[in-house]
Amino acid sequence: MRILSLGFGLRICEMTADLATPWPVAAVIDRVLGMSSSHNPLSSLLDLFGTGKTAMLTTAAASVVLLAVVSGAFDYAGDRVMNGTGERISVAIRADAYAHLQRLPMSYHDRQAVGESTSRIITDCGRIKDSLVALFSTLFPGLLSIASFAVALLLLDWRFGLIGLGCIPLVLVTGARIRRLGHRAARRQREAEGRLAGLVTESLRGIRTVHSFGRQDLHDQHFAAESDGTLRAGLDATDIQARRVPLLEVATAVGTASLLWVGGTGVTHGWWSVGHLVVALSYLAGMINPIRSLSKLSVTFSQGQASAERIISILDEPRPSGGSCKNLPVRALGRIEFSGVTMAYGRRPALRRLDLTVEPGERVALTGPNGVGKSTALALIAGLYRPTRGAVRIDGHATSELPERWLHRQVAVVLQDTFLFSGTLADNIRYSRPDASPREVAEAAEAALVTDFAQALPDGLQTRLGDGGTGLSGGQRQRVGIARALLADAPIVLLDEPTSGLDVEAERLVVAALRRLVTDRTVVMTTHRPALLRMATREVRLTPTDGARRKTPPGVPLGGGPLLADPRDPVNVRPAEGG
Ligand SMILES: Nc1ncnc2c1ncn2[C@@H]1O[C@H](COP(=O)(O)OP(=O)(O)OP(=O)(O)O)[C@@H](O)[C@H]1O
Repeated sequence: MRILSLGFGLRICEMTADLATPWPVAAVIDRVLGMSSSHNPLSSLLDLFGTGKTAMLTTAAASVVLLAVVSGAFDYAGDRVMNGTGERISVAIRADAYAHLQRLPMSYHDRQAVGESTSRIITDCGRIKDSLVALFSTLFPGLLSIASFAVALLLLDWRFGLIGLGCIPLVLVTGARIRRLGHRAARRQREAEGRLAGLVTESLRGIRTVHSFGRQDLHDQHFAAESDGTLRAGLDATDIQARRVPLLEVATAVGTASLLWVGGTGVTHGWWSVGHLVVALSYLAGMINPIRSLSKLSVTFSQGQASAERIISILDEPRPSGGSCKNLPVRALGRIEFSGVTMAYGRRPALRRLDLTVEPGERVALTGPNGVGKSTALALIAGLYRPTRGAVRIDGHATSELPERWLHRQVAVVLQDTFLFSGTLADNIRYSRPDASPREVAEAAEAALVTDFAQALPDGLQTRLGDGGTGLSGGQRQRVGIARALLADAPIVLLDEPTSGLDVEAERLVVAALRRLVTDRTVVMTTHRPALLRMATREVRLTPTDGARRKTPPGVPLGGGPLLADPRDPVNVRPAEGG
């Protein structure tokens, strides 16, 4: 607030200099060119260095330059302060929107394209910034100018003042409808741009597939179709903007012509001096110019408003409420319990009434056909989703009641494809525990057999990975993922097909690393690979009637009923293997 007051103060100083600017000219016209000797607030200044014509001309010329310098200096300082405020507020909005977006539930991210979300955070926040900067650097000073020049015109003569004030509604009314149309066009344009960003991100994320199938042309077509949408909306916005200019010109010309006519009549009747008329015309121009530049801003504001709506729609999305469980131990025992758990992403349940208990230290392998809900069960334990019905409990506490931070400390996950971030290998391992010391990171890397291949890299664990962790093979990435999970040192470990897609040798190394990870922890895994299944102490087979129902031919009744392991498929308990 203090910074805004400073900005306004600077603008008022600039305004004062601007208001004084036409008076030296008026003084020259009236006193030097000898047209009349009317009252001029700067008259005494004109006599400062002598009353000769040359002295007065020189003083007037110097005053014009001096006033311009003073006005320019205040303009510069005002811009710095006001624009800086716009920049700062928009950075804060972007940070809030990003922080909120990251914390939205997985169900939100499932339905929102990554490119679309990126476009909102980058482009929409950018447009909000443009609007805020325009608000502080053009709108506020513009309104101040309009008000100041209108008051100055009124003080000069009420008739001039009325003409000036009459111009304001004329210009505003012409702009109102155009602004409405502009807002609609801007909204369509931003929506189309968001979809375009979604397309680009998707095709670039799948660029290997695009290249493998040589289907660049297909993506070109999709891109062109979306691009066409942005182009049409953009052209509409440009057309609306172009329509505004002639209307404004006419409104401005009407105001100037009225003043010229009334003022000229007054001068010929000797009511005012020529100098006064010049000052009045200059004030009218000073008043109308900001109105014109303000109405030019309507495009910026329309886009800013459309973008603000898109950011607000993110901020309006409810974040999952934090769990209220108190007095939890630092480390859970690791007992996991599914009681009557049904989970539906959309309408179709992915899991139905699942009852399953995993005792601390057990290693349960969930098996079953594709799409039966194995990964969904793991995601529920990790707290990524909340059950639609029933409860998943850890040490007797429902995951929905557990504080997120505590839950994340109890559960470490190794996924089918470990996602690595750009940064060093060590940074990626430390991701699970940012406060880990370099020694702990090195130990985790050693145990997960990351050191074996890191040694061959130019900077060992300090080797930088590319965007998305490019530069490592599938097996190597999984070993980094295991090191990450080892460093987390959580009592519960979830393994979601961590060896699928690896060749025999890579699998052997990953399984060796996993053996160290699973020791003395509760483990729930999904896998079809015998090497990993052998690590399990129990196998629970899910069946389609338990999980997502397949589409059935008409007339064939769907199965149902509560789920444990498939009753026809005896629970397979194997002796635990040593780490
Ligand atoms: N994020 C999601 N949004 C909507 N539906 C989903 C989502 N994830 C999974 N599903 C659906 O839920 C069902 C169960 O999926 P899930 O991945 O849990 O099965 P799975 O047994 O792990 O399969 P697979 O063996 O192929 O990995 C499937 O029908 C799937 O289409």
